[in-house]
Amino acid sequence: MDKNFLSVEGLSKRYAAGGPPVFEQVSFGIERGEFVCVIGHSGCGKTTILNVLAGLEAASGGVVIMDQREVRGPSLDRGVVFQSHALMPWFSVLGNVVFAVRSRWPEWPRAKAEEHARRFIEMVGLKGAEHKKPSELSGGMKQRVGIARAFSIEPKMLLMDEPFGALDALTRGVVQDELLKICAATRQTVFMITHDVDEAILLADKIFLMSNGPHASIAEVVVNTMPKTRTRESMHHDPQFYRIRNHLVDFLVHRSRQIQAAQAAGGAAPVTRVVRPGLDNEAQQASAQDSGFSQAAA
Ligand SMILES: Nc1ncnc2c1ncn2[C@@H]1O[C@H](COP(=O)(O)OP(=O)(O)OP(=O)(O)O)[C@@H](O)[C@H]1O
Repeated sequence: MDKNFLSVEGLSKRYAAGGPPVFEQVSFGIERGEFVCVIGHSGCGKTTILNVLAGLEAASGGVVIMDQREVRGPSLDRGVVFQSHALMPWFSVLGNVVFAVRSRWPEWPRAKAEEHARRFIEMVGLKGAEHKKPSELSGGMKQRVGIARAFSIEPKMLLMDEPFGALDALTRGVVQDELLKICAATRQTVFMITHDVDEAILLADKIFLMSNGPHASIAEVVVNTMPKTRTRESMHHDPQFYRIRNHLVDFLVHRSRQIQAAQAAGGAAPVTRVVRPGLDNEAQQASAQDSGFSQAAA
């Protein structure tokens, strides 16, 4: 895997001149093929960071390099999936995906674009619904069309902003499974915002925990040590699941506020810690020695 396929250095964003930055000193790397989830309280700047990565918004400071090129504006190299699926209502499922495919490869004949689109529609479990219009689809189906469309342009990086936030729990589970399958098949690099800690543990290789804004930053990078073969049904049986889950919840309930209070009292922004809470203490120390850097015990 390429180290730091995406590299973010010293990112900050200030909306109001003279006001405090929403976030500052945000630095991280994402490897090619890695799935990263971001969790943090409302208003810490998750969507703003995603928009900067997408090139839809300019940062106030810092730099984003993807695949050795600076991100300066939107590009079909990055696919975006929002909570509201934003499908074109006059097009069928197939038409919506083909439209994206043809904007990526305008030189392709229609038949080739359709064949390509159908492959991704099938991957998200919508075979048979190709000719339905968005108004004939459930929320979960619409979101799957959005995912098929984003994957179909084979972006170098997929950015997802709470893509399942509007779905009921059952549908959400089904679409998460589809996403896991399609990521395993395509080795897609993903940066996804979620408020759901279980979803993050199921999907992510790494979970970024953001401290509260203003002056937010990435306080912790939590490495998901659970086996890649985890499934929604089986992961609850692994003791690592509870260690990781408790660690995430504890951050949201306690540590994020403690960091905020320390900063309000004049302290500096926290230095990003890398933690492996799924491992027991002995395994954590061995892992820290292996990786060559020391890590705080979770
Ligand atoms: N266009 C804008 N103009 C001014 N302020 C903005 C703008 N967009 C976002 N903000 C402010 O920046 C802060 C971060 O917003 P952002 O949407 O990035 O947070 P978030 O972590 O994604 O929140 P949520 O979890 O509620 O979606 C908020 O205080 C928000 O009010």
